[in-house]
Order: sequence, then C-alpha cells, then structure tokens
Amino acid sequence: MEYTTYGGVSIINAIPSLRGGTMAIDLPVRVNVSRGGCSMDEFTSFIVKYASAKLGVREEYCIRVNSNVPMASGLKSNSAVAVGVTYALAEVSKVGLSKINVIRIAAEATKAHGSSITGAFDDASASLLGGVVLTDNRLMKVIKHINPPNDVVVVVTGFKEGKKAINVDALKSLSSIYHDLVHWVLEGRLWEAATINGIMVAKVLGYIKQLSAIGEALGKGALAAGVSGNGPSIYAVFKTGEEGPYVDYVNEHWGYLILTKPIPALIN
Ligand SMILES: Nc1ncnc2c1ncn2[C@@H]1O[C@H](COP(=O)(O)OP(=O)(O)OP(=O)(O)O)[C@@H](O)[C@H]1O
Ligand SMILES: O=C(O)C1=C[C@@H](O)[C@@H](O)[C@H](O)C1
Repeated sequence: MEYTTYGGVSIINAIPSLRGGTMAIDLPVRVNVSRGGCSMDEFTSFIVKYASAKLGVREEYCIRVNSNVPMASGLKSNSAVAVGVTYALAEVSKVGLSKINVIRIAAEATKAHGSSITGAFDDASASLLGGVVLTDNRLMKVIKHINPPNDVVVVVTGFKEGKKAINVDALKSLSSIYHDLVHWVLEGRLWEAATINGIMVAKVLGYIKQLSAIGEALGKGALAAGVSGNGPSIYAVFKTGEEGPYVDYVNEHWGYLILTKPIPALIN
C-alpha cells in the first residue's frame, strides 16, 4: 500500500513563538508499506520504531520512501517522511487513529530524533492535511486550516546551498514580533506574514545571498518571498503567469529551481 504526503514552505517559523504556519506544495513523498522486515535508512527506522511503539504495532513492516523533497533544505523533508511513515503504519495495522493524532505522533518522533526543534507540528500537519495551516506546536493543535489561492505558482531555489547552524536563541529573541505575525495570518494577511518571516529568518541565520533573491522576487511582483524553514531554500509566490522575470533571474544567478504549486486542503 502506498500513501502520499507533501513537502511545504514556511509561512511562519515556529521556533520563535511555538506557533507556526506552513503551506503544502506539490512535492510528493510516497511511502510504501509491506509486511515483513527490510533494511531502512537510520531516520526511517527510527520513525518506524517510535511510531510502532506508540501505535502498539507488534508486526514487522518494511517501509520504502520515495521523496521528491530535497533533503535538509527547509522544505519540510523530515516531517513529510515522518508523518507519511506514521500514517502508513497506522493505516496498514488498522489502529483507527485520526489524522491529527497521527500528526502528533510524527511530531513527537522528529523531536525525539533531534531532527526538529519544536516537533514541527505545523510542517507535519500541512504535509498530511494539505493546504495552509497555522498551528500551536506546544499544544499540538491546528488553529487554522485554509485553502491556498489556486491561481498562484511557487518558485523554489537555494536548496543546494549549505545549511547554516540554527541559532535557536536568536530566533526566540524575535518572539514578540512573531506574536504579531500569527495575528496577521489570523486576519488573512498570509503573504505579508510569510515575507516578514522569510526575511527575518534569512537575516538571523545569515542567509545573505538568499536576502538578495527575496529582494529580486519582491521587486518583480512576488506576492510573498522568503527563506523556508531554517533554510537554505528560498521560495517566492507569484500569480500564475507573472513568475517569468524572476525565473529568468534565478536561472541566471542560481542555475536551478523548482516550479511548483500549492496543494489544496485535503478532505479525509
Ligand atoms: N527522504 C528521506 N529519507 C530519509 N531521511 C530523510 C529524508 N528526508 C529527510 N530525512 C531526515 O531528515 C533530516 C533533515 O531534516 P531537516 O530538518 O534538516 O530538513 P528539513 O525538514 O528540510 O528542514 P526544515 O525543518 O527546516 O524544513 C535528514 O538529515 C534525515 O535524517
Ligand atoms: O524544527 C522545528 O521545529 C521547525 C523547523 C522549521 O521547519 C520551521 O519552519 C518549523 O516551524 C519548526
């Protein structure tokens, strides 16, 4: 059996205020599950073990992951794999768990593994539920779940650059500004919040080259632009058909990109 989750881009990084926002994008992660053991990479076997213990699954399963999300790049690769693996195990073993409880286990698992700081409940939620989510990562609750506009494209680059150290204290020092960004999202000012978040993360973590790309994107008409997650990826959202001049800039100055679109909120 195969289950699909998605990568995503940050609307609000959850590290500063423990509330985060993520938009799922069309970078699928396909998780295939079958009976019997097999050898798995370190991350996948950690999640399988953690989730099996939480779900009370005793049988051995073999999990194969086929991910389109560039790894360790800020595009939510670890949450997409973790929630896909947890969901696959819950479904195949028929434990009857809601998607939200699957997401909670996946978030606990990435935190226990050390590959997320807050549990990244925001990223895991968008990955399994699609759409745009605003979440409380401490309480592991979805505050808002909406459809993204359907007439936009997302241009992603920067994912081949080196990842900078995550300065958690410096990000946390921004918490009061992040309380305001959460309110912006609640008021529907999604793209403004995403852009301020993306610029602040770039500045605080030292993604200098990314800052100039954000400036280019905004100057060329982007609705939003910023560093995603803890970098190094940068994304820019354009009304469909208006991305051309920025795509030309990216091709010339970065030499690689992914052109994708948001995933609508998924039903069930
Ligand atoms: N396809 C995959 N197969 C196995 N492990 C993976 C895969 N994708 C991600 N991982 C695990 O997740 C880690 C990357 O997590 P990291 O938080 O650095 O990246 P990210 O999820 O892209 O970042 P962010 O949380 O900023 O979006 C990898 O080092 C690996 O352990
Ligand atoms: O490690 C974490 O907890 C997080 C990492 C980034 O993806 C952030 O964007 C996310 O909000 C939280």
